[in-house]
Amino acid sequence: MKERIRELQKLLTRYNYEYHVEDNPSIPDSEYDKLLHELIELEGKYPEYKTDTSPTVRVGGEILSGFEKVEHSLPMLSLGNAFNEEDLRAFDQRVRNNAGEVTYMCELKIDGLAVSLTYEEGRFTRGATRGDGTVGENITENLRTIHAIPLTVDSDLTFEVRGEAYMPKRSFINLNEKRAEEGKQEFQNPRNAAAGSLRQLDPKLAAARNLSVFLYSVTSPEALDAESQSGALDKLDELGFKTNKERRLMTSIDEVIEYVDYWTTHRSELAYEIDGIVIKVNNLSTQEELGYTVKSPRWAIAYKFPA
Ligand SMILES: COc1nc2nc(N)nc(N)c2nc1C
Repeated sequence: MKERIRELQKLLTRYNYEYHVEDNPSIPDSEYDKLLHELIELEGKYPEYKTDTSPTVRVGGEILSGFEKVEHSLPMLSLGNAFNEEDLRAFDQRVRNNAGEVTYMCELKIDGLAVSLTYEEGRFTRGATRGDGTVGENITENLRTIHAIPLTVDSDLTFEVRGEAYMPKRSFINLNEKRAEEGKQEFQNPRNAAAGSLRQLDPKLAAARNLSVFLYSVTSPEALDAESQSGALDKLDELGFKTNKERRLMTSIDEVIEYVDYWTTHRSELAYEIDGIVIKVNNLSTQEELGYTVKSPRWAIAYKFPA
């Protein structure tokens, strides 16, 4: 019986990755649900074989009485903003005055909730909100229910990844339709819906909200021996994390402005909401050279779309 449980745990973990990270399932949902219910039943009968990395934890565990405060290993920074082409050119000028010619990594700025995920010897052990940047809330149980977050990764390293949890537009529309039917107040936008979902004390409610995540940084890139932001993101892909595929490397601010203009007009085609574009110096040692102001990196800027 233990073999069957282990086999189901492995199978469902792979199917989950194919569906929620690769967006390319190899089996129909009905087959996935059948296997999941078999595993829930077997783990119920043989609890000694249920682990906290089993695919069944995605359905949510017991209700919490509150969220404990947790201190971030490194502060979760905020980004300086740019609102127009002039701001972007000024950012580029400052960077090149200090670091010479650079390559930029451009990434979509997902309109969700910043989260930090800690992996110890390859297991997801803690998840937290950004909070005030230094202290956040421990929302591990709710984050476990997000299928795009791997519960284990193929690495015995200990590291922390950061990204944005969000609610896809489709899930947002369905949720508000349901709330309207139930006479409940609808959410203003997917960001509020995602934030409200992750602040639920009952993980079963969070599990029902179809949240997802895009990861965009690892606190110790050297742990993954990455030398650039693009290298770090490729490493995250290899480890089974979900990253955003619209990222592009640019060698000039003119290209960056083109990319910003493109998404200003095409963001409605995306399955999720974005509120801007993040531009980062790609090379990690150049990032260190440029350093930080009191609260933001000098090597990155967030272009915000006009409201
Ligand atoms: C390096 O720091 C950051 N990088 C980011 N990257 C993307 N794509 N989106 C963000 N919201 C973001 N936020 C921060 C603080």
